Amino acid sequence: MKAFLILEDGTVFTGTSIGSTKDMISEIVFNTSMTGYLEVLTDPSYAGQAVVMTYPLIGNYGITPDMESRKAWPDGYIVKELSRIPSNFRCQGTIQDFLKEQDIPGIAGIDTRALTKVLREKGTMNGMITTNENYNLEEILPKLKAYTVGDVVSKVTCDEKYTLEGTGKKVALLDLGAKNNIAKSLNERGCEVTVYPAHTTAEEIISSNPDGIMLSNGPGDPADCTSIIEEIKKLYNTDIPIFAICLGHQLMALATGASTHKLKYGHRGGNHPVKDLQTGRVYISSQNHGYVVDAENVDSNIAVPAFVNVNDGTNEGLAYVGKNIFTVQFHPEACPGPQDSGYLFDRFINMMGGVK
Ligand SMILES: NC(=O)CC[C@H](N)C(=O)O
Repeated sequence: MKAFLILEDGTVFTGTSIGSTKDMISEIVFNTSMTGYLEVLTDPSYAGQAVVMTYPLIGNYGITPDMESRKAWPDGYIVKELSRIPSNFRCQGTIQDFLKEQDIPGIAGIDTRALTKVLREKGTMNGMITTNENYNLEEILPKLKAYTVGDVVSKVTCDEKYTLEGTGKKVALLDLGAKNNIAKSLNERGCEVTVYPAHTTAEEIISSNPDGIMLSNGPGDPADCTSIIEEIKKLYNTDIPIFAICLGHQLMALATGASTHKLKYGHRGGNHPVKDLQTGRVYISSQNHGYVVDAENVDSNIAVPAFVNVNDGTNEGLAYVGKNIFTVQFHPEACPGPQDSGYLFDRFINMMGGVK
């Protein structure tokens, strides 16, 4: 069956329908990872977005036990070619069946590199995937322009708190749409990790007496998370060590008076170079974000830039002055992508007083 990807600027790509055949409208973003498509599909930060994979062949090792959350989150999935015969000793099924099972509409057989060039030159746009050959651009384009994501953190966070047992430091992880490997990276280092729903009050977290607090990644515009920002202000005012990733990093910055803005087309992929400003060393990082903290608006009495993106000079991390708080825009938990910055979990454990 034919499918059409219609962009907000009127560009139309024609391909083949994959997954669900329902219509979808979403923000269209691209990811440049060469592997790790399942981790991308199950990263809750993609809720409210449709993902274009720029690598031309997707699904060649099928569906493996590498889910980063309980389900797939993107509204839509856009690829050049889906592998027809996946092959891997861990393969449990095909991506075609997975997309159907998860009710995610997609399109294959389009020139994803041409599409990426459009998004890179004009900036991220909204778009529609439809199988209706009689689509009417005059009706659709105003709908695409009007589309906004809204509050997606509430949709992706866990319903109830749960604990991964450990004998080491006690970490409270605020689940704003956390990828599994954040809790796992801490748990593997001995920590007992209690995962809390996004709307848990600061009082509840503080009264559980954690050795440290972790703020996770998550979807949407950080500036929309107003009530969570209020709770994070209270967490900032304690002496509890805090480490935050991506959305968590943006929310800590907003909670302490900084601002964020939307990048033209974001950073999503497995090879983004970031420079540690303390050591001068460059790490290759996994990234997935559309917004960024305005480093120039950060009060240097509150925080100082700790990492910078080598490609475009945007902020990639902050170290909070006089506090045991540091935050990063990239993903030390990897999945997918390089594990170069996994040492940051060790830094956090040292900040909490080291391994028990
Ligand atoms: N992975 C994330 O936490 C993304 C944060 C935020 N939703 C952004 O796009 O910038």
